[in-house]
Amino acid sequence: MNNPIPLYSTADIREIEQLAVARPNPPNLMEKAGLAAAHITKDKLLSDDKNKILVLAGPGNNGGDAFVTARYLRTWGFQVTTIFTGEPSKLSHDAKQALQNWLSMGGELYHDIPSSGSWHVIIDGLFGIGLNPAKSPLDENYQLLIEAVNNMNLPVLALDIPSGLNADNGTAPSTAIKATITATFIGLKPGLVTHDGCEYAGEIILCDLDLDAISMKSPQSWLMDETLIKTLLPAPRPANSHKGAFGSVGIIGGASGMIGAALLAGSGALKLGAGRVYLGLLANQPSTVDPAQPELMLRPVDELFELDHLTCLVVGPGLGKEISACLCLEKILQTSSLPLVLDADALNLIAHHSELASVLRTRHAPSLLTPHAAEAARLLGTDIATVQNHRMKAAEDLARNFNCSVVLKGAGSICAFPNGHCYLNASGNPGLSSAGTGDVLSGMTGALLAQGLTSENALLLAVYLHGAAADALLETLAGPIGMTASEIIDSARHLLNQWVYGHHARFRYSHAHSIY
Ligand SMILES: NC(=O)C1=CN([C@@H]2O[C@H](COP(=O)(O)OP(=O)(O)OC[C@H]3O[C@@H](n4cnc5c(N)ncnc54)[C@H](O)[C@@H]3O)[C@@H](O)[C@H]2O)[C@@H](O)CC1
Ligand SMILES: Nc1ncnc2c1ncn2[C@@H]1O[C@H](COP(=O)(O)OP(=O)(O)O)[C@@H](O)[C@H]1O
Ligand SMILES: [K+]
Repeated sequence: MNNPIPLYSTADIREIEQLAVARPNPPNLMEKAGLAAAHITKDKLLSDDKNKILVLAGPGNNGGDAFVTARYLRTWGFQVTTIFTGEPSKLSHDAKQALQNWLSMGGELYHDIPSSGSWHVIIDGLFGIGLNPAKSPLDENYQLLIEAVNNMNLPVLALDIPSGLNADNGTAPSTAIKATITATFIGLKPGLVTHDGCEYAGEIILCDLDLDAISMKSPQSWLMDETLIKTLLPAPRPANSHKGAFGSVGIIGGASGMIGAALLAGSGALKLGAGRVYLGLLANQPSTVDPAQPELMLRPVDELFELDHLTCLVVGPGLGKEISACLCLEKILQTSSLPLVLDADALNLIAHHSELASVLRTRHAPSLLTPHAAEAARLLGTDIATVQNHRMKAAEDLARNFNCSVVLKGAGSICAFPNGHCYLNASGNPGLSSAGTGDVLSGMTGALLAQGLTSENALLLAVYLHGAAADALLETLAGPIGMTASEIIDSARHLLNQWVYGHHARFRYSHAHSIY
């Protein structure tokens, strides 16, 4: 893979910092952080006629970064007002020095936002990775200060992370600064790109402070971005190809009243390039054709077990929890040697029947689980809040407990694998929060498996592409309000072809003949 961007926990960042300061000529990281933030403020948020800056400095080293930022901006001629919420005597050595430097240049300190002032930009240096808002909640004064900043509707640069947000898990239990840009130091933190972090971080700019973090701490988690994903694409198709080369996906689900879920998964698989797609439907007397997508081959579920050329199975869309669904899933888990994508009620059944979970753990072929937070909570025997407050851990636990590849869906979906590696998805938007988009994802994953991608790569590509397809729809305002699962499918097909062929798929296969 092509240098994916690593993610570091708070503990990792502290370890890297310790290694850096233990060097013979230790770098002044606070100075570098403040300088980087001042440059970003000047270059991206200020202009000649916008020169008034409000800097918020908190009680710890994040506040120290803020004093350094304030000092540089003032040196460069900007008008800087600084609020300090801490106590000078409790500051670390570096932060004390930064405060002293600010005061020495004539900088003033306020305890509250002056009511008479007006500003063009705000720098948020209240809290960084030292705040764990779940364990140590922000008091009312801080909450009011943060709300006041958010209500000013000004561009905000957050130092390291938006204050109030947990850097490890992206939760903001009370409130957090809504940043326009987050200048994050040393390494990217998972909390910026999952759960509530997606709401608060704004544009993220990584400032490495001249440290080569990867050489100091080997990462276990990475960001899924377009650069990484483009290394996973299927190869362009040979001109002399046939449908057998692109696999056959079997989709099992579609109990009475839920056939649409299986149809959506089927269309997702078909339009992401599977050679053939069969639907094994649990409904009594199921329809034999979908007039809107006649390419799909609809069968009663038992007939699917007789096919010997399937490449993979997607089990769950509209499966239901009836005994027939349970028996069907049991048979698949016990007898099938195909890669399996398990979604929706397949996951709920596994959560409720420990014998199904036991068989799943011992499968030799790859199994991919695609739970949302509620399904993940059932699988882990916990509640939704616990999953959401520890999304990385929940995804990792699922991968390890069930010996499966897992995507924990939601804002900033997390893909986790049994080897402990974890990937956080950067694509997607709330347009995806509508019925059927999960079914589409399971079908898309099946299509990529059928075309020969490894289970890890199929899951990563499907998850990123699914989100990117939704993002592309925003460009024509086909969302986020009212975006539909079917539209995701067409948008994903367009993007996948664009990524594999550029804009020139037609030329690759055009057969112009000339006679000279
Ligand atoms: N780790 C590093 O290598 C570097 C850290 N730097 C900065 O330092 C930050 C971490 O500094 P700290 O560890 O001092 O932590 P923070 O400055 O993020 O916050 C900790 C401070 O907040 C107080 N606090 C915690 N919870 C509180 C609550 N609920 N209500 C009120 N006060 C509360 C603590 O008593 C402490 O004073 C980073 O986010 C970054 O901005 C930078 O200077 C660059 C280098
Ligand atoms: N706010 C959001 N941001 C990004 N992705 C989202 C958001 N809301 C939902 N999604 C994505 O949409 C899909 C919803 O799946 P799921 O909840 O299983 O839907 P359904 O059961 O209706 O098919 C998942 O891929 C999830 O990651
Ligand atoms: K901050």
